[in-house]
Amino acid sequence: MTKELLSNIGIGAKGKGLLGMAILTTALGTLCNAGIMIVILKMMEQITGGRGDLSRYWWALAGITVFRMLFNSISSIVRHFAGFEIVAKIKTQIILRLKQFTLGFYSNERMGEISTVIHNDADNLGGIVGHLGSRMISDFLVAFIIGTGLFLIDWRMGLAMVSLLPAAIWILVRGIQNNLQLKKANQANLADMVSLFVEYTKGIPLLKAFTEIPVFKDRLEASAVKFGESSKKEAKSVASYLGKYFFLFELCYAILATLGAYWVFGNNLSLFDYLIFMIFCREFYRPFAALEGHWLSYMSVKDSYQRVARILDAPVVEKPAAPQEAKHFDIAFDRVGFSYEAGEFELKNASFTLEQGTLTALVGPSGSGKTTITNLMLRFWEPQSGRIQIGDVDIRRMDYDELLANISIVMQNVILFADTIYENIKMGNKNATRAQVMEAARKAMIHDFIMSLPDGYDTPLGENGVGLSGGQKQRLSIARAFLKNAPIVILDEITSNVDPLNEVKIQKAISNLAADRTVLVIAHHLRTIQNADKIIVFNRGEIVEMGKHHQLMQNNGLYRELWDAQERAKEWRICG
Ligand SMILES: Nc1ncnc2c1ncn2[C@@H]1O[C@H](COP(=O)(O)OP(=O)(O)OP(=O)(O)O)[C@@H](O)[C@H]1O
Repeated sequence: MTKELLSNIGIGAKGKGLLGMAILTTALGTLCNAGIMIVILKMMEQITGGRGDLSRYWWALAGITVFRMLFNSISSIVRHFAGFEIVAKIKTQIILRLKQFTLGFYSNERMGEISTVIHNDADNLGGIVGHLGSRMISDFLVAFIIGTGLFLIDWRMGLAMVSLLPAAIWILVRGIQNNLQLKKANQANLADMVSLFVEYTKGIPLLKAFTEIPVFKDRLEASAVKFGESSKKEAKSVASYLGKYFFLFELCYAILATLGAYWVFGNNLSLFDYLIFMIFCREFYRPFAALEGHWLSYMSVKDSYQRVARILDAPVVEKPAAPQEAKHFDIAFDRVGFSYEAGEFELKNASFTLEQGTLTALVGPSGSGKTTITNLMLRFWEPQSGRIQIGDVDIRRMDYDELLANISIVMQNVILFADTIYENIKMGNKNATRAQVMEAARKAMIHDFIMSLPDGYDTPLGENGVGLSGGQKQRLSIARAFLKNAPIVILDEITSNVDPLNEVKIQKAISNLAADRTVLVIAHHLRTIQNADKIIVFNRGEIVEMGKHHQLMQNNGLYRELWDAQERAKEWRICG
């Protein structure tokens, strides 16, 4: 899987080279440890044998110690580098990929998953493959070298050393397999408990208002107890199989010690070789003793890798082989049919045109499909039938970045970033000068407000524009659209939640923006679009009427119904 991971995320020759070097230097560092022990044993042999000259051993000891320090330092640096390389590659690939997905990819669940992958899984893969992976491989490499060396010294002792190894590994594998179910149940209990806690903290004001806290407290306690019980069960099972596993290793060591001592007394084994075995068999056992940890790391890498792969392999907006450019900006929907994967909504055979230099309004009851139309224009979703053209070019034949560059969107829920007002407007055009940013703000009727703030354009905004009113956010977003200067503008219910004063300012800003562009407005307040060049009325995914305000009023259809309902609601508000 590591190989698949490395090639899938395109870690490249550099990353693989770093990993190879990490394995090699870690193994050499460990072998130096073994070398030091051998030299010390040799010195002891010399001393007990009464031979005097130890100088070459001192030199050997000094040399190996220097090399060990060198290898350990290099291995630590290189393992970090390899980890960083993997983390950086995964994060970059995901971020590049995110831009290419259709909106269908971004369900709420997916947003959570993407965040987990970027924040946890990428670091997990970097840490485990870069650090632990190279250590694990080098540990087994060293065990193989030491094991071979020990077998060559004395095969009988070698056999005694590994005699219980297969049984120990069998117990470990069985134990891990049996524990998987308990682990799964425990994780599910943990997830339930965490989501209950999150729900609780988010809903505290509401729970207080409805005096529901004691009920929730009982549910929280019950879920904490359930998690505690399943944790204990899992811990017991782990303790049981690990206890047996390590007992077999100790038994193996005892067999080796006893048999070795028996052969030493019977003059069938030298004391020196006996000592070598007793010291180095621990080094040989080391990777096996850490096997459970390695297994857990492997499982964790596997999960992380599967989540990364799910994102990297998800379908993206297809690029045309030979992209075409729109020569003008009339937009045409030609018998477009679409339905979401979930739910019953269906857009049926929608055909209409939005002429360049005009303002078209989409109206209709909630859920009739207005926003869906804009999502299709932006290729956030792909229609199942029909086609959408901009300037006689099917939008699927246009370069996707080019398509998005031609459209400015101002939405009801403005997205602002935790940065200064200046940077938030500049997002509309990264190359704009300060003067251009200010000019855009002036046209969007927000300049005076910005200048009234102590730090003016350099005022920092909280996350998602905390500190601004809905209307101010809208006008910032209109300023962005001015700066982008795209020939097509989509305005999605932007005056729904603003006060009348702000609404007037926004209307003025919109009429500035609309000049000479193809403008599509989605509106609930019909008064705000009564001067539109064309009004398209949707109901349950179908176009039921189309025309100018006065024509639609004469039709006495759904538009008239909606209009009258709004006027009546206004009268009630005034009377109330
Ligand atoms: N991602 C989605 N998955 C499934 N169904 C969806 C999705 N997005 C929207 N819908 C459904 O499609 C229908 C049309 O939604 P759309 O947002 O286009 O309506 P709308 O006319 O803009 O409504 P509103 O005026 O309330 O904003 C609704 O029934 C909605 O529930």
